Amino acid sequence: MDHRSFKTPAQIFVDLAEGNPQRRMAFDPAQRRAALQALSRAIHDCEAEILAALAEDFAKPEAEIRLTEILPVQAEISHALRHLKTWTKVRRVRPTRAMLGTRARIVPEPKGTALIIAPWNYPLALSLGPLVSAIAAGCAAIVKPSELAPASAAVIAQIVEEALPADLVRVVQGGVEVSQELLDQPFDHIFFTGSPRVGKIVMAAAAKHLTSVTLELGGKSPVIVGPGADLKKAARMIAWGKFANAGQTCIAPDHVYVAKQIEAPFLAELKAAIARMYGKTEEAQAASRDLARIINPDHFARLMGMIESAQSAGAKALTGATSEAASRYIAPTVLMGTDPSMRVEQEEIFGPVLPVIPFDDAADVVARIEAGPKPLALYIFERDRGLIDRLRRATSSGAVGVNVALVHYLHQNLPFGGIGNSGVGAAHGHWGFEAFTHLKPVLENRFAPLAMLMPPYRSGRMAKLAQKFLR
Ligand SMILES: NC(=O)c1ccc[n+]([C@@H]2O[C@H](COP(=O)([O-])OP(=O)(O)OC[C@H]3O[C@@H](n4cnc5c(N)ncnc54)[C@H](O)[C@@H]3O)[C@@H](O)[C@H]2O)c1
Repeated sequence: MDHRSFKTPAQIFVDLAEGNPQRRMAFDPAQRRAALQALSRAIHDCEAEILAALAEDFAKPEAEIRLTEILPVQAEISHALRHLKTWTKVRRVRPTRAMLGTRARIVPEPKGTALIIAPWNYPLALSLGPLVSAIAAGCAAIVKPSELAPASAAVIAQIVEEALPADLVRVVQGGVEVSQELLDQPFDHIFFTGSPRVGKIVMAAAAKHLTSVTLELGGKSPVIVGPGADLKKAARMIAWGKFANAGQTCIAPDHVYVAKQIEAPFLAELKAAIARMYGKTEEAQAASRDLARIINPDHFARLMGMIESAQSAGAKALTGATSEAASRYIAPTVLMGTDPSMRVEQEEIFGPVLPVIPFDDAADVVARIEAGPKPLALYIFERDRGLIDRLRRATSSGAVGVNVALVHYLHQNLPFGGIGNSGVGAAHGHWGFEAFTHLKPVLENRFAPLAMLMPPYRSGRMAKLAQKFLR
């Protein structure tokens, strides 16, 4: 809970929302710029605290913190600063034929007071990233970081308190109960990042007030390695995408479908890539400072249960499957011989475990992907353009990466979001701005012959007019 005020989440909402009508008028683009610049400075000044907090929460490697937590937020801020003038511009639109004699414009207005609920796995990027969009749009916001990364949540609160006025942004720390109390309030927009299970709870709560939502969810993101893939490059990219953050990434490659004719050389490349990045032996990997730890004992037990149940049903570990409970370490693990009856093929893995599943016919892979919930990302490793395009067209997913994994997240000119079970709406850059913005159409009459639309209708003038315009 916010320790400056000892107020309940509901009271904090009321404070923010009550101050908001005036703020909406006063919070002009110049003030949004100043707020974004202050946020950027505070993140820069708190770098040591950020590194320490994420190391404390799950031993996240420093380089990964810089690349996947600090960089995306700073990049989001500089992108917003560069484009704010264009985004906030009132756009005039031409009258359509039936609207001759009117003047129309689209006015981007802040939705009002927003709620941002974040997960633990990229605690900084997924709370402050959406906050950048909210500020750019001119919204006041409450940020609720995850209770599962408490040191990170405390730093997020510190950064926001240092950088932003309390009547604009508040951080409310706490778990499920705090989250639910916040969800009971009539926010103007809710931006939620987390699991599809909780996404449904959020959407149901939002429905009570008809609050709009952006839902950034998860699920199983498949990889297809086609017969024409550059195996060395594919293996490195997939291993990095999977084992960065110890696999605790919403867009991590969840499992790999590999063309049978190249399965053996691909597995050899995968093993070599893991050895190259994290160490050749089990001991070297356990000592590597480039592997994060599992967030808590429950998730550690869940993942080890997945590995062990798969193994006892006949799956084999090409590498990994070793662990140390005390430090919540799980070695980079590649599983072969899994099947759809196993949990590892059914649930989002969200850990350093990679099933590799051979296929004869790409059509079977497409059928499997299409039979399941729509993934957040689909990765295709292949050089044959025709096959790449066929796979892309035959499947539906939040995003597609071709010969690449993860990094579409860093591209502010691309909308980031899911479809169906993997999410609603989009984040980043202009799309993030629009999530917190109401595009308000304003239509002014100048000399449109609108009296013709009015009764008495019998003269047939209306019908003739309609015919003319619809032609
Ligand atoms: N699409 C994306 O951008 C993205 C990014 C990161 C993570 N994710 C997904 O998030 C999930 C992992 O994160 P997580 O474990 O923190 O998710 P989660 O859904 O358990 O929790 C997310 C947030 O919701 C709150 N919460 C949890 N239960 C709640 C309830 N019953 N009512 C109200 N609020 C509740 C938590 O306090 C937390 O702040 C994975 O499924 C992952 O794929 C998606």
